[in-house]
Amino acid sequence: MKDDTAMQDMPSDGDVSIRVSGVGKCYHIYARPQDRLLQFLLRGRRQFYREFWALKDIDLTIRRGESVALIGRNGAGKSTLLQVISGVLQPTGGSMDVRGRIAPLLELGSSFNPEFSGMENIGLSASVLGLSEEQIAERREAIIAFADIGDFIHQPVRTYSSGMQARLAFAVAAHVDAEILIVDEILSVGDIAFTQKCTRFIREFRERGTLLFVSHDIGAITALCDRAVWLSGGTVVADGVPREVAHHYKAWMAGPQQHMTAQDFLETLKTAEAEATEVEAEAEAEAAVEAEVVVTQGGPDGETALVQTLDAQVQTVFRRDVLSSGEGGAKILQAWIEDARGTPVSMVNGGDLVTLCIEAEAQQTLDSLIVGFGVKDRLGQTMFAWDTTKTDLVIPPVNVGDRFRAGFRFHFPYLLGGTYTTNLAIANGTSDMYIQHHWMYDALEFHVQWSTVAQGLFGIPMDGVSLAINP
Ligand SMILES: Nc1ncnc2c1ncn2[C@@H]1O[C@H](COP(=O)(O)OP(=O)(O)OP(=O)(O)O)[C@@H](O)[C@H]1O
Repeated sequence: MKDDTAMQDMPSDGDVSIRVSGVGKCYHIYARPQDRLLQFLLRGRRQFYREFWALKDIDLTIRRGESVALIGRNGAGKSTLLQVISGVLQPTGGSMDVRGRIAPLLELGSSFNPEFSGMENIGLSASVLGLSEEQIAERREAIIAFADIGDFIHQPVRTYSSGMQARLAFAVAAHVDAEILIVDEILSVGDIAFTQKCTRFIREFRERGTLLFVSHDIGAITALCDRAVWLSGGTVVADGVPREVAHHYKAWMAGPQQHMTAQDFLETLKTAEAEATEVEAEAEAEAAVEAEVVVTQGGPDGETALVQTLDAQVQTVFRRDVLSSGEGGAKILQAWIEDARGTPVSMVNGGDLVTLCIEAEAQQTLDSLIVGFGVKDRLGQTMFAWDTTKTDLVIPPVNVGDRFRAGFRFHFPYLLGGTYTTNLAIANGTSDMYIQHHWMYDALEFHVQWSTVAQGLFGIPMDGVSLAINP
């Protein structure tokens, strides 16, 4: 994974925004507070600490204008790397080359003096980030308006909620003409109005600057970034297209695979994917031969021809060779969307009554089967998702070799016209605790043909519009 497209063609020197070479960060961990003192007093004649490497030999080159997400579980080293790049932390080894003015939005409050008011902190922070006195004076009102925290702007920052601190920090960062914006999870602390304001700013910023972004929100990562870097145990384990890296990361996090290191998991996954592609190719070749036999036997009568056309449509939208993961207790065989008459379709319209069908085979006994799906737009944002735990359906246990078909019948929402993909999942357990047995990423693709949606992500099932003049 490390040799992914994003890594293959190294940018020329002029294109580089951030270059991190062989960077490591070692912390000294003292078992008891007095050990720190002993270490100081004995000046290295004996070691009272153990070393902990939060970052190990990190190489990372980010181009000017790239938007890069850092993902990884708690403690993976994401914040440490951002702090090193921002110059807040000194690395233990390696070198860094950062070109351009950085606006770092790191740990909350770290850039503010808690005893000073918001207003005073605006001046301090903006000046640390490189603005002159005149520029600060010119932009102060805009910063206050962006932060939008009312009279609190005159109160000491120690009285602020975490959301208020985030608002103020973001407001300053948005007004310092940064060329590199570094954002560490700040979007998760604000309310929805703030998050939307920041997201709007980040989207605009992406057009002109370099973005380095840490978030546990995979939706935000796929929507805002064009590259994702997965850190685990202080090293880079994957670097590439956000939805692929995020998928592998989620597969590792979701299952019992967490006992494996991320590196071992990725190796195993890559081998399994290669084998699956071979097996699927063989199966498809066999299916093609069988289909030919049907054509010769059935002859060119209308009914056979219709069935073939529909099969062809279904096959074009269900992809077997997609990324998949899981414990292997079930295998998804086919998925399709039917119209109200039970006819498979590859195009849907907002408001249509449709059934999304998933057919699978149990490869071990599953006593609490769950079948689910999630529909995503072309940016990888989940539009809607559902699974069998969200109904009163009582599902009996399935045994090895049982085939089962789940049908989710619903009025299709009003979405923008275009292509949508669907993740499919078979699990065993409850909605809170389950084991994924087969999870296929973007396996079902279909088109929304007609849409009344002119603005926004989705439309509404408008029941009627009235207008009265001088009522
Ligand atoms: N000052 C410190 N002294 C000792 N260990 C530290 C220190 N700061 C961080 N660490 C350790 O370094 C590792 C990396 O921490 P870091 O905060 O970079 O992780 P992270 O990926 O940002 O995690 P999270 O998602 O929880 O924010 C963790 O194991 C953490 O305990």
